[in-house]
Amino acid sequence: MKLHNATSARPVRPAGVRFENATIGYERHPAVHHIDGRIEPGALMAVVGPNGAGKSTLLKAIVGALPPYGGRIVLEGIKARDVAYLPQQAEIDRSFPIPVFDFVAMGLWKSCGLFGGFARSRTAEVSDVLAAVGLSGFERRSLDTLSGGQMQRVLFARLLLQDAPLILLDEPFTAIDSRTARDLMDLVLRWHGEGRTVVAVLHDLEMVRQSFPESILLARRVVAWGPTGEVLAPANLNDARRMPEAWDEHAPLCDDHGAEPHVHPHGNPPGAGRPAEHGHDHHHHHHHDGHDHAHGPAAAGTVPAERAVRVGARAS
Ligand SMILES: Nc1ncnc2c1ncn2[C@@H]1O[C@H](COP(=O)(O)OP(=O)(O)OP(=O)(O)O)[C@@H](O)[C@H]1O
Repeated sequence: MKLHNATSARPVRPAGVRFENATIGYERHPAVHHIDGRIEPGALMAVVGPNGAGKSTLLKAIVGALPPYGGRIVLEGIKARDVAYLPQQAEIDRSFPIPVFDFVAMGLWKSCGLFGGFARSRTAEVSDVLAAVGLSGFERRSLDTLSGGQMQRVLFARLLLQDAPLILLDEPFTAIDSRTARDLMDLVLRWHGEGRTVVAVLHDLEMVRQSFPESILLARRVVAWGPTGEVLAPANLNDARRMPEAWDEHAPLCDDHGAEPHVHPHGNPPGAGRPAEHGHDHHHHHHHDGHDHAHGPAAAGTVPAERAVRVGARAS
């Protein structure tokens, strides 16, 4: 795939993300809690874990759409507006009858103002990125007439134009045929080669093993964080799939970042693995056996992850 993106000739700003005991959730119910770790500038990072683990939530928090109500998430070297974000397909309204060209050009609004003074050179750029994703000639097509795979290509074209130093992708290859997935993965690798930081939520562990040097394994908390080979070890995957999947309406509010003492449920530093156990993949749920094995001393016994936040004394 050929890419004529004038902007990529410039060096890319190094963009990192640091999590300091960050807890993220909805209406003060924690979805993922006490995240510590750093995404290094230039990292190609996969975020994996069972359904409901908090992967999308993590990305939304990095973009700033969901401020952590405990701890901090620090963008290193960039501002929130320098982050490009591809939401899950289900969250994108494709029914809007807007021409592909206009939709892709919206990726440029930062540099030219929304709908204001769209220079001829930029018009060529839109055509170039459409060509780069294999959609030459689609400029006038209406967004609502595209297939799912074509829509995903259009979204990648828009990301190309955004020229962002940090790119977040939420399940970019789900419901995409293998050829399109390969083409789009090539773009991801190209971004990585240019020094951009790429973080992608993925369910295909084979693809993660093949192409993503680093991973974060989530199960409402960080199970493991570091080199993919270590993170996806069977013991870690087994640990992650024990996550209680049901959203517990009655889980206590996670307000332990204030005056109350708090525990540090995953007392291991980023990259640390788990003790050996058996396990295969992370795609089976409802395996919660009443024990929350992974937590620190305060969470021992039969305390589910959500509650562990509130019980006991500070563990660290
Ligand atoms: N807007 C919301 N309001 C309340 N709870 C939410 C909201 N969005 C997500 N959640 C809950 O937060 C938890 C984490 O959801 P999230 O979408 O981050 O999971 P995920 O790991 O991306 O899952 P999947 O693989 O199914 O996409 C889930 O229990 C989910 O039900």
